[in-house]
Amino acid sequence: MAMMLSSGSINLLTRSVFYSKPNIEAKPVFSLLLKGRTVASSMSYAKELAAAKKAASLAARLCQKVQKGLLQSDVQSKSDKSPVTVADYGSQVLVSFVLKRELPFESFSLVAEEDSGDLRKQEGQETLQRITKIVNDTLDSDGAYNEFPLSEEDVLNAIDSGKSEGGSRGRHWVLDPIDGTKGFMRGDQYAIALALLDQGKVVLGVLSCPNLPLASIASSDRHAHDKVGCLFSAQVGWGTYMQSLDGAPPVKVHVSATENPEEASFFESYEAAHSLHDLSSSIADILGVKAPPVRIDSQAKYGALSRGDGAIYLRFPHKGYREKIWDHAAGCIVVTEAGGVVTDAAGIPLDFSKGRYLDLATGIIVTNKKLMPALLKAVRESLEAKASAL
Ligand SMILES: Nc1ncnc2c1ncn2[C@@H]1O[C@H](COP(=O)(O)O)[C@@H](O)[C@H]1OP(=O)(O)O
Ligand SMILES: [Mg+2]
Ligand SMILES: [Mg+2]
Ligand SMILES: [Mg+2]
Repeated sequence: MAMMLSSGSINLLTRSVFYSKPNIEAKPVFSLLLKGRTVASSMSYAKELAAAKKAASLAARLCQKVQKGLLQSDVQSKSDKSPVTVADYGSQVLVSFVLKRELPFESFSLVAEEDSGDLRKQEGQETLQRITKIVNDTLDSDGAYNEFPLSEEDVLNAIDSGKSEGGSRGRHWVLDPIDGTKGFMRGDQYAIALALLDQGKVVLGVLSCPNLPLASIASSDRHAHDKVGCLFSAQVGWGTYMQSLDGAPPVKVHVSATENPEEASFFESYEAAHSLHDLSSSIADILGVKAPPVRIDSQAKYGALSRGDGAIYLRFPHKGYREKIWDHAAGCIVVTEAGGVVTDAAGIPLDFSKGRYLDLATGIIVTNKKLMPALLKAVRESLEAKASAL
């Protein structure tokens, strides 16, 4: 039986498979920062990281507000049939606005999921008004940027500033304003995922996960899940930190250190349409994983993995699906800086320098360095068995 992680309730019947504590080391941040000073390359991203955290936190505030009062009329249908909400657009507007305001002297390029096409049509006018109102209300509630309300045209332009193609040159922000829209609409897990590419490499990432418990989701103590709202942040060479979205100090986190697949639990998509659950199960069986899969929406999986709530993430989209860079850039650096490894199914690191898409043959696998060789072998065997059964 699979575990489904929803925001309010975690099925505790199968809890014996989980670890009892999140893998968090509560060290004062400044001492860690001093230690990291030798990593010269990372010094230059401190102000970008601060801006990214601010942007993703403010966007989370807007999303939380919308999720609470989610109305059927907030849902539109796009040509790809994925639901797009006022919150997707509003989050993209806020992130774009805050980054530009916080980093006024830097050139700005943003690769983001949403565009304003539907909102520029007659039938999008009511939605546009609602987005403009909620964006201005959120900016007002923050107090830092409330001198002029944004107009509807400002909102459309902010959304369209996310049209960059990215690539291997220069700096590009990469944004999924709501990752896991289906989870968001169910009231479950979702994330605001923001990363920075520099010369094609992910150099920082922030994951804002408003519904993720601050304590390990592996904990069997049901009260441990009462407090929710996590902000993960990572900068190349500096490690990964987690703090609560309400502003508590960050603590450094690490992936699970387990070498034993029998102790490992694995994460996969909540939505069967997003990943082949049968293939994940066969890989887990070959590897010797005993625990049932833990199914969570969005890049919250990468966040939970970075603090050791589980040890493996398996993602095998259905044939023909093309992965986008905004669905993995922030999650990838959050896990790698916490000591994990993120590769395609052949063990090749993900390449974020090719534009808006990741060119992947099969899937994405994530685990710690010790388990990766055995996981790769299990993946290879499962894929071979699948191919020979066709
Ligand atoms: N058919 C699909 N296969 C795989 N992933 C998908 C598919 N449709 C949407 N997604 C994207 O998968 C991610 C969430 O997947 P999961 O929760 O399974 O990890 C989201 O980025 C979601 O987009 P979106 O950002 O619009 O929610
Ligand atoms: Mg979408
Ligand atoms: Mg997404
Ligand atoms: Mg999205």
